[in-house]
This record gives sequence, C-alpha cells and structure tokens, in this order.
Amino acid sequence: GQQSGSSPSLYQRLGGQAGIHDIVTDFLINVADDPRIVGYFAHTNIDYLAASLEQYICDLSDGPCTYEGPSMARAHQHMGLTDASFNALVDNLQQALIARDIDTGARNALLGRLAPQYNEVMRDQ
Ligand code: HEM
Repeated sequence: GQQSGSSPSLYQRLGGQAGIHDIVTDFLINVADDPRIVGYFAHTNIDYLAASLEQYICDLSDGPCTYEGPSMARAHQHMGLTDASFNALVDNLQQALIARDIDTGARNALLGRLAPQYNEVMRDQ
C-alpha cells in the first residue's frame, strides 16, 4: 500500500518504479553471472520474472503496486534451495543496490523486509 505523509517511503528511496526496474535488471545480470545459483534459473522466463520481482518489491516497499503472483512458498517449492543459495541471492541483490547508489539505510530497510520471507521461501524444499 502507498504511504501518506511527508517522510519518503522506502519505495521513493529506491528510486520509485524506474529505480526498482534498474535494481531488478542489475540483480538479474548478477544472478546470470553467478555460478552458485544461475542453475536455478535455467528454465525461467526472465522477462516474466523481472516484471514479477518489480511488482513484488514495489509492493514490499510501500509503493503503488499490489503483488499478484504466487506465494513465496509456492513460487519456490521443490527447487532444492539451500542456505548458501539464499545467501548468494541476497548478496547479488546487495551488489545491485550498491551499484545503483541506494544508500545504506534504504538497503538495510529493504533487506530487513525480505529477511522474514526466508521461512516461506524455504518451506517446501
Ligand atoms: C527473500 C527471498 C526471495 C524472494 C522475496 C523471492 C521472490 C521471488 C518472486 C516474487 C518470484 C516470482 C514468482 C512468480 O511470479 O511466479 C520468484 C521466482 C523465482 N525465484 Fe525467488 N525469491 C527469493 C529467494 C530465492 C532464492 C534464494 C532463489 C534461488 C537461489 C530463488 C529463485 C527463484 C527462481 C528460479 C524463480 C523463478 C521460478 C519460475 O521459473 O517459475 N528465489 N522469486
């Protein structure tokens, strides 16, 4: 949901829709170059994933979007995800945020909202 008031929302601190688009693009380039996890994405439609991730992050950061995709448990079921792969993915996102000059506070705020999804993502491995 969208935030009212004068302090910038996390969505705004990430650069709004254009900023999130660029972050997701960099993130997926990092993933494509990461031998630790690229295999998980071998059969994924990357254009669809990019659009879904943009919507997810927009929603999570209090932007004007509603994520309409599957639950995190369903989206990742039976992939064989491990703690190491989870950490590698977070690492790729962190590098994308740094490359796009997102400040430390906003980076940590986004990662802090993603961390609680760990249990859902890992539920059906
Ligand atoms: C906080 C952690 C994570 C979040 C918030 C997240 C979020 C998402 C979202 C929103 C989608 C799109 C779902 C859809 O629209 O169908 C997705 C798909 C996907 N995720 Fe994640 N993810 C996380 C962790 C991971 C990890 C650790 C991996 C592997 C290393 C991973 C691999 C994938 C793959 C391969 C897909 C595409 C599945 C397909 O082709 O249908 N995700 N994720």
